[in-house]
Amino acid sequence: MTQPVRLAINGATGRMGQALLALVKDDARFSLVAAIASPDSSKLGRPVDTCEGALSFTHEWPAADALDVVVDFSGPAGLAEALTYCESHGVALVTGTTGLDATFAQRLSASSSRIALLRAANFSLGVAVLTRLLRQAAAALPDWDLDIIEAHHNRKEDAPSGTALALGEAAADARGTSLRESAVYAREGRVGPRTQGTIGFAVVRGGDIVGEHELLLMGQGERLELVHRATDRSIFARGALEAAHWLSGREAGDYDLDAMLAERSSR
Ligand SMILES: NC(=O)C1=CN([C@@H]2O[C@H](COP(=O)(O)OP(=O)(O)OC[C@H]3O[C@@H](n4cnc5c(N)ncnc54)[C@H](OP(=O)(O)O)[C@@H]3O)[C@@H](O)[C@H]2O)C=CC1
Ligand SMILES: O=C(O)C1=N[C@H](C(=O)O)C[C@H](O)C1
Repeated sequence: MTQPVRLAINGATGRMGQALLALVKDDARFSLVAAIASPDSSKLGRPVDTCEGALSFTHEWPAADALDVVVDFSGPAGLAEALTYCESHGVALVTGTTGLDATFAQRLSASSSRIALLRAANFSLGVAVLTRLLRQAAAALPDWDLDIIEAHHNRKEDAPSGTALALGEAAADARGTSLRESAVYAREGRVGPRTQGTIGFAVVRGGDIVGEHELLLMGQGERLELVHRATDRSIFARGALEAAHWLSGREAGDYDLDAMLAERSSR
């Protein structure tokens, strides 16, 4: 029988951390070794309700050789700590943390020569398919205007969402350009007519919206709308756990969900 994957969850007290804990509890593929909380968390030392028994929220990372993979949904500071741990212990890392600056993104890319790394701004299957559809539509309709509208709960810290930015990158790439060249993040006042080829972003924050992404491709006399609505964040947690299981034991490299889905569908 194969041994369960030894897992740590970083950001375990957060919304995604809680969703992950709820799933791991009943998933025999994993053995939860650590539930890492922030150094200031009021939950430090409090028990985690898992089938493993005596596990408490902690900010202490496990000793060497105790882990196969870390799943991180914390924030830039938490991810930096997870990355340092994974690099020094050769542990695989799955991260969904968004709102990272370019320097951090480069540090992540560099780390993939030392560890197996899988990052995704969105772990839902629906957004993976939406990204493919957008690539197709953006390439087929190169002159149409594209705006990306996203909506999230009122606790979200980064904007636009990581998913909106990744969708924008995919569309720009499909049109042979980059988001850096084409993104418009704000419109206010007398902005004048739209510059062709730009990709606009609009952000909504409120209530308990789990995550919505609406893509508007606008032509003359017609428009195409592609929409994804997440109604339960366990979809992201499930996707991240699939990724953790798939990544565990792999050689160092920069992996993404497409690689995982492509490998699975070819079986
Ligand atoms: N890729 C995807 O599919 C998804 C990505 N996300 C992204 O995941 C991230 C987390 O989202 P969400 O769960 O909603 O946010 P939360 O704020 O609910 O959770 C983040 C948690 O990380 C904890 N934390 C902060 N610093 C550290 C640290 N140094 N070490 C360990 N834990 C730490 C926080 O603790 P405290 O509150 O005590 O500071 C908090 O409990 C965001 O970047 C979000 O955009 C979210 C959903 C899906
Ligand atoms: O913070 C969230 O909640 C989410 N963040 C991710 C993002 O920034 O795209 C993914 C999802 O939409 C939920």
